[in-house]
Amino acid sequence: MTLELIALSLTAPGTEDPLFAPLSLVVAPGEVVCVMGPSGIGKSSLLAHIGGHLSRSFTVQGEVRLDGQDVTALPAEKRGIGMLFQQAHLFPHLSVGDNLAFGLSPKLRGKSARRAAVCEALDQAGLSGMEDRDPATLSGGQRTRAALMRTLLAQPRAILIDEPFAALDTGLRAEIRSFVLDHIRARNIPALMVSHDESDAKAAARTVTLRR
Ligand SMILES: Nc1ncnc2c1ncn2[C@@H]1O[C@H](COP(=O)(O)OP(=O)(O)OP(=O)(O)O)[C@@H](O)[C@H]1O
Repeated sequence: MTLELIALSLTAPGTEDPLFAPLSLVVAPGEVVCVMGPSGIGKSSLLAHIGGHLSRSFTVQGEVRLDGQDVTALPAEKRGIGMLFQQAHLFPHLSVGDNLAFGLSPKLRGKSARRAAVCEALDQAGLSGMEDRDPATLSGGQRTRAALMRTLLAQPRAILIDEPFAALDTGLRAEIRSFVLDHIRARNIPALMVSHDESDAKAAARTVTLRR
């Protein structure tokens, strides 16, 4: 799987100039590219556009391709792009296990097969036996690992990461970051990771900096 951006630029509503100079980038399978740049340059808007969630009031130029297919016209749910955000966005009304099951492809049928997939993912995340827990009772690191597993269970074609480690303290941050990046690399998924943190940039394969 390859994620490709071709001369991509975004212009915010009510403004004339694009947020950043046109961006062209090929993210190889299993490669994690860090996206940096000053506040307000458009990093979150870039991820929102790639994921298919950007407000339609933005003006967009250029293409987003997944494995050579232009996905710009596809709705978010048909793109197969996974997201991992700082708030870790586990649904508060679902148990940890049901949160992970939510990520599972509908193609995986049968209650026991789905339960087995969830248990295996919890195991890999070091969360065995926690399927009935309320997400609010997990630590920050546990929540991030659970959110990653939910994202991976959906078998995404690419993953977009927006500051998911920012709330973790330094030691834990490195540990959780390695956990997340190792899983993404092992599955050959291309990923873009927005961060302000130099240690995140060092952990990535390379960094692109958005400029005006
Ligand atoms: N829905 C929207 N409508 C209008 N303008 C928007 C909208 N969303 C973002 N913007 C503007 O687009 C610009 C880029 O915002 P964005 O959040 O993408 O920047 P960023 O690089 O992620 O910033 P930060 O590092 O502070 O998170 C900002 O000027 C912002 O005000």
